[in-house]
Amino acid sequence: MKDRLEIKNAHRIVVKVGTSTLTHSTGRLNIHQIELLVRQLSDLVNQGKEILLVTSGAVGAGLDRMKLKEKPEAIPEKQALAAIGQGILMHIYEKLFSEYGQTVAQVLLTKENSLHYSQYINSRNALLALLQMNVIPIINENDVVTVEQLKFGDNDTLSAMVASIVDADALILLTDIDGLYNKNPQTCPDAKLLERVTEITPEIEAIAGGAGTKMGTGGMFTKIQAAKIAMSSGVNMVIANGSSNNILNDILAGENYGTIFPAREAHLKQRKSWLAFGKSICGSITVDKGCEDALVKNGSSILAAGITDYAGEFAAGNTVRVLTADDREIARGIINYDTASLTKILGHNTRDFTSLLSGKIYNEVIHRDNMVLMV
Ligand SMILES: Nc1ncnc2c1ncn2[C@@H]1O[C@H](COP(=O)(O)OP(=O)(O)O)[C@@H](O)[C@H]1O
Ligand SMILES: N[C@@H](CCC(=O)OP(=O)(O)O)C(=O)O
Repeated sequence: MKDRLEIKNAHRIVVKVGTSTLTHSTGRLNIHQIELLVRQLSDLVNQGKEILLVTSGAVGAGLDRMKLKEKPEAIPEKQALAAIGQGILMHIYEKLFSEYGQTVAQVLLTKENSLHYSQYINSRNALLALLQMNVIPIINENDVVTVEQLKFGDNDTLSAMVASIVDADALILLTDIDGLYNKNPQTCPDAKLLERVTEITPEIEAIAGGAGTKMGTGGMFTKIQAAKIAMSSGVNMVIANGSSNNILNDILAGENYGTIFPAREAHLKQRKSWLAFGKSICGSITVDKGCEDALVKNGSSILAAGITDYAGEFAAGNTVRVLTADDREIARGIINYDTASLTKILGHNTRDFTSLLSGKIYNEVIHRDNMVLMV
């Protein structure tokens, strides 16, 4: 398969490891598993690969230190445990990676960092500078400062955003199960492993259930959301079992482990031109105040109802500027409709689209994943 071969040639790789892999069922840290991960990652760096590690486990390590049996429900308490655990986690990584001669750096990110262009470009520059210095960035969500609205909510989508930010060649999500099954294996013992998922359909979303253990967050559902981001950012993604001995080497040898979600080629080109900024801006759309607020404050997608005007001649997939009524540029993004279609749906509610348009229908005129804020 072409995508497995691409993974074999991957140079810049984001590996995400979940709490379910880093902790035992007792809730305590699984030192053996962490050592296994560090050894594999160090060896990949020695092979000349660029590695970024997105790690969960701060809350788990905090629970362990505080001798608590279960994750608390309240967000502030979880944040407190993450603050206690993050240092412990980094201490373990620092110790183990240094035994293999690797230097690591702690990077704490939030969703806001990819939403605003200045923060996005700063995160990208810092991560690329670390790779340039042969340092392994160890990334986690900045649990203590995240406000609910700005939260990634989980490290699966965070890792996909990171893969997109650094233009990674592959994203590997290590978890406690062999990949995505056609049914939730917690409830269906006859569930079968899916080797390849080329499109995230509603059916695929429906089979992805929640976390399997008390320690995990999000389960397969958030991994599927991560796949959406990775695929449309031109990144091949694999979900695999982190407890298999040589799993990273096996996947990067092009072998058929886990579930692969192949990158979408066309989207890669779009994303690259978007990332290049300013090189291929084909026009602009003007949005009303409600749409502007939703965009800037909540990071929402742009719906036709909030668009008042447009300028220029563009095709679906082109990059356009997003302007306010007084001509301020607040964002840039990849538009889902050409000018002819946009004329028909301008100011309309999404539910009117079927009567106004023929061909493929998108609810969003510009999806939030394909947009950067310029303010
Ligand atoms: N369709 C599915 N295929 C595979 N696993 C599933 C599925 N639906 C739900 N799961 C659950 O998702 C769990 C992995 O997610 P999670 O517990 O959040 O792990 P992590 O801590 O690695 O992010 C699995 O252990 C499994 O119980
Ligand atoms: N930032 C949190 C991780 C949240 C999370 O996504 O956990 P998981 O589902 O185990 O990957 C922590 O370090 O505990």
